[in-house]
Amino acid sequence: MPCCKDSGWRRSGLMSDLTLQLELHMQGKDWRALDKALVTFFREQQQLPPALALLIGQCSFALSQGHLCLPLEQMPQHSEAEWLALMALYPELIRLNEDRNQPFVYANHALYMRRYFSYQQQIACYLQQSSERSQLLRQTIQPALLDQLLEPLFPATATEPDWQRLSCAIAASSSFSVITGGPGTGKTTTVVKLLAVLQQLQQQRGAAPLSIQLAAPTGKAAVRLRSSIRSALDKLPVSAEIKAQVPTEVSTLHRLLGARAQSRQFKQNVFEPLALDLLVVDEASMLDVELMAVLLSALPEHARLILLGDKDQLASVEAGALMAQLCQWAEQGHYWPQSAAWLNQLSPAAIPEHLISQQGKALEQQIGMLRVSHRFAPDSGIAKLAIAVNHGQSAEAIAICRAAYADLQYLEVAEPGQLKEFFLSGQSKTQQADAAGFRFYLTTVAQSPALDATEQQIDRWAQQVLADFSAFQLLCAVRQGPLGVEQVNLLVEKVLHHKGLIQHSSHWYAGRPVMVTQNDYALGLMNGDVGICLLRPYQGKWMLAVAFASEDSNKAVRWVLPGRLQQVETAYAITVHKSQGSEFRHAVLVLPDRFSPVLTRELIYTGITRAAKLFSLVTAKPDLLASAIEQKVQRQGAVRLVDAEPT
Ligand SMILES: Nc1ncnc2c1ncn2[C@@H]1O[C@H](COP(=O)(O)OP(=O)(O)OP(=O)(O)O)[C@@H](O)[C@H]1O
Repeated sequence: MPCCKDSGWRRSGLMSDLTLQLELHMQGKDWRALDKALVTFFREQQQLPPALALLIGQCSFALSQGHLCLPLEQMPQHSEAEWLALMALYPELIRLNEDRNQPFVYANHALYMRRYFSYQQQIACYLQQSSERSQLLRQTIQPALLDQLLEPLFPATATEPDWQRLSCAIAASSSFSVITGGPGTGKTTTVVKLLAVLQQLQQQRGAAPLSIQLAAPTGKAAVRLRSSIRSALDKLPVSAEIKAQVPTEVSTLHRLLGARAQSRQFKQNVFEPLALDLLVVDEASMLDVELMAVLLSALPEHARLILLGDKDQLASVEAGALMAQLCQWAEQGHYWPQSAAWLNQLSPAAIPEHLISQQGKALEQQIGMLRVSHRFAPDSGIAKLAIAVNHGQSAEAIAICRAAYADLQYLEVAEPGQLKEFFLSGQSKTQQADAAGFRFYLTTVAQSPALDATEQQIDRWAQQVLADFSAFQLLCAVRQGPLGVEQVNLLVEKVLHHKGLIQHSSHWYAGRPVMVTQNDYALGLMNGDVGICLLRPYQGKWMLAVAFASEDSNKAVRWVLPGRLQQVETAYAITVHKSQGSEFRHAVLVLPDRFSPVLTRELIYTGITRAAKLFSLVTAKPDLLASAIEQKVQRQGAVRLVDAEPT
């Protein structure tokens, strides 16, 4: 490729080394087709030297690994000054100083693709403004009045601070807030109480009720939030009028924002913002920077935003681990003395000294962390294992797995064939009440209603099948290999067919569970939605149709003909990534047969915390668990947090 600008570079030995590296990436399998196409395009357009082509390719590849940018220190072939000198030769390609809408931006010692640089700028700007607004908002709230409203909802205990009450107070006095906590710590319970408090504050001011919307990143998470919100609302000691002002419908974020097929554009945007005063987003660890930026631009300026989620869960596979970053110091509190003093007026037990720091960031005053699980007793194996994994205590975690906890099973298998019985019953050695394997839901599949059954009876049966299917889920860390999603699904199908539980003679058969792998706006199905193919009565005949849980509370089930489902995969086993936002009575984490970079602490923690009653760990090599726990996800390119001074 002719190049006139890099003659100095061409002469160096390093140059040929970079040319070789570029060629290896262009021919190899690590870079995506997209990364290679981008490099080819810019090489042709701008006649780039191999060094710069390599830099651009790596920057594009970094996004596929969940990083927001490529720090130059990761390109050790040259010093930053040398890279800068090279980049300066291409002012139309990379923005160093002057903004001319170049496709790449150099900032914070890293190279960004412009779009992602803009997202992070936009988010940082929102966070900055939200902190200023929150400090003003807090000044308008009378602590005595708020305390009066909190009291019946969070009966005071004088010994320990009630973090649900405090998080509710933090969110009530912030324009943007985050409530984080592990499984069953009461995030939903707290937010329902918060919404009731805010509506009561409106009532007392003589103002109209707030227009509130609830959303979640996936359909499954939306359905789950809807049912938790309803059960929390039932128990709420507030008037029927206030209860009626707390919404129970939950939308997916894509639907709320009006996603358009084959497009990055959304119907709701800065020109046509959402019509709401308050938005609650659950499972916020799944938010990537692009979706967050889209959401923020569609949010009216006066609206409040509350994110709920578990900071320790896996982040979205897309670029940016926003939740983890926002909550990186949540454990330590970092509340300013004046924030703590304000909150102490609302809590009989004062915030402990070790959570107070003058050095905290403004944004940290808007974050509440729930610290007590109400789902698992402190001596439950699942709770202990989740804590050990989160703290990186690998030896402790292995000891817990091997100990005799009622809610844990540990299976060391030399080869996958040893799992045949386990797939059917979910039992390892001992009798476990919650162990239900695949036989459990397939028994319900077989109990189909009669040919003349009503639609209501058919829907009720399908709903039961979907509920029973979620009693047992295999979660694989990887896709390929003998213990990856693809092979495990094939093995399960073989075992179930052999036992006569399914008739696997064709692609679609009664009992086949499938997961949607791409949003389908025409069918109203979202990536991650799970359905089950059933042989159901239809106008006096038997017909195969796939039942999906309905987001719409007026409809029990959505039926789709198999032929209309283009992008689906069999889902006896799914990846841990795809399981986010879901919960299963018995969750089984299947580790691969060899180490993989995706095996991280966050992945193991996410797998464990999908279990409601029973967790099983399947591994061919016990050492893998230890290495995974010791490896934390590293994401490059943090969104700049706000560090304004306390007022
Ligand atoms: N303060 C509390 N005292 C007793 N039980 C509680 C308390 N808070 C929540 N619970 C109960 O704990 C369970 C979990 O609560 P909730 O669903 O609000 O937690 P979550 O953090 O939203 O859970 P998830 O992990 O599903 O997101 C519910 O049954 C709820 O009623």
